[in-house]
Amino acid sequence: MKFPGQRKSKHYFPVEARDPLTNELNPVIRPKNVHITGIDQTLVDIEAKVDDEFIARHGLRKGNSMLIDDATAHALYDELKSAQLVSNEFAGGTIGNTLHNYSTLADDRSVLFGVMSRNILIGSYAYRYLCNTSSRVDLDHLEPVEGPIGRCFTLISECGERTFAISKGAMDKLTPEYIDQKLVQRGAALVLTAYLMRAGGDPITDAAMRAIEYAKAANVPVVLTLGTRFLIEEDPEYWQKFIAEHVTVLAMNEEEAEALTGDADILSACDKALEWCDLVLLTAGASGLYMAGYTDEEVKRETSHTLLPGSIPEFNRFEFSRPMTKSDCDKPLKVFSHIAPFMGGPEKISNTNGAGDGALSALLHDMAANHYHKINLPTSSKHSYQGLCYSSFAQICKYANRVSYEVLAQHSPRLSRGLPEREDSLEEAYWER
Ligand SMILES: Nc1ncnc2c1ncn2[C@@H]1O[C@H](COP(=O)(O)OP(=O)(O)O)[C@@H](O)[C@H]1O
Ligand SMILES: Nc1nc2c(ncn2[C@@H]2O[C@H](COP(=O)(O)O)[C@@H](O)[C@H]2O)c(=O)[nH]1
Repeated sequence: MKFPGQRKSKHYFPVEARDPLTNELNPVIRPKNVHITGIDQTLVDIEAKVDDEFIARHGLRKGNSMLIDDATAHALYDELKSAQLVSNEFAGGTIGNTLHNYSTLADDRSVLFGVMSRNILIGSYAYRYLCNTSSRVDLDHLEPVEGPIGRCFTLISECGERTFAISKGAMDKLTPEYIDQKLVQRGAALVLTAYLMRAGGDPITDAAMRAIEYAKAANVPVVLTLGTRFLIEEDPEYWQKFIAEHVTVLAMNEEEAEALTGDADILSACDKALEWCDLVLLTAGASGLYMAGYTDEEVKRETSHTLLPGSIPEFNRFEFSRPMTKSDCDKPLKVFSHIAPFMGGPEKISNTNGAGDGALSALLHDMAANHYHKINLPTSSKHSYQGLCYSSFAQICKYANRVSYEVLAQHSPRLSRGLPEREDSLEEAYWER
């Protein structure tokens, strides 16, 4: 487990590099490992730049992620190939991307539950998926299926907007029997996407519900990312109830937040969402990102940054606090934090695909680092209260933002490497440019 960001070394991270004086008193420890688990529809992104007429002609809705039938998929693929419009083909899937990026950042294990074609030909999409996934992502628990994995036609309009057309293949065929209870319950978090709930009777929805049941029984945080506003606005009440019943951490962008809460103001949307879950990560494109959550009155910490205006005045006052679940607080206090894009965003944005997933993987890294530290150094003062994360709201915002920047600056939604080793201070990197 790599350290998720720079910190004074008071709490000794990595845990095996402790104070040389007390090392004499304590036996050498072999750190216990941690992992996170996630469920996804295994699919490959087929990326192409198209005009709006193309999107309309194939019956798609700009900005949405829609399921398409085989005939539409054939027509789409043939036209993209014959006009040589396909620019890239990458392993995709919102949770596949998130786990890959988590494992790349943390240099540690994540476990993906999903399906994989039983027979794989070299060069096929299944083959490509496996080749483009970090070796730190444990794929041993994928369920073998007959037929191909999914394809996600990622159509990029001139304005940069992305439209996803999903040809399902066998991506939704994951059965609950393939969810390993021990792995879920020993994990630092279980990560899911709202897309898993639109499988139209295929078993992946039940598999997700089984995993949620296991996670909740063992107090493992359930992390949900919303995917697309179109899915949420079909039935916001369903999602509000779903989140209230099952979700600890909610990740969404500003459009999904509005669809969920009916509130276009980001801070009030976060405030509402905190009635249903414990922690919110909200990415807002060029406006940067927000976090909102709870801390206990007893352990709140005031920021040294400028206090920010908004619909909740001076909303970032306690952003130096560490996130906690509401039920772990004696006197819960709502905390909000915001950060503008790292260095104003890259000079050239190659592709916005996966920028939100990137931010979520940074948050997951921080949560897993907390779990890792806790199981290895339970008596550390860090764990005198139950934190959900290792770092403060402000620090996680900084880290998540930095990771999104890295995704924006490259072509694929999946990081090809971790953050630069020497960049131990995010601020230094910021000012050096
Ligand atoms: N145009 C942009 N300029 C600068 N930073 C951006 C831009 N678009 C996205 N980002 C960064 O990437 C993060 C995630 O992007 P966003 O587009 O909100 O995610 P999503 O893919 O979930 O819609 C933002 O919080 C911000 O840090
Ligand atoms: N599991 C699914 N993933 C999907 C679906 N539609 C799109 N996607 C993936 O989302 C990412 C882009 O994420 P974003 O945070 O930038 O919006 C991309 O790689 C797609 O593969 C879906 O129905 N299911």
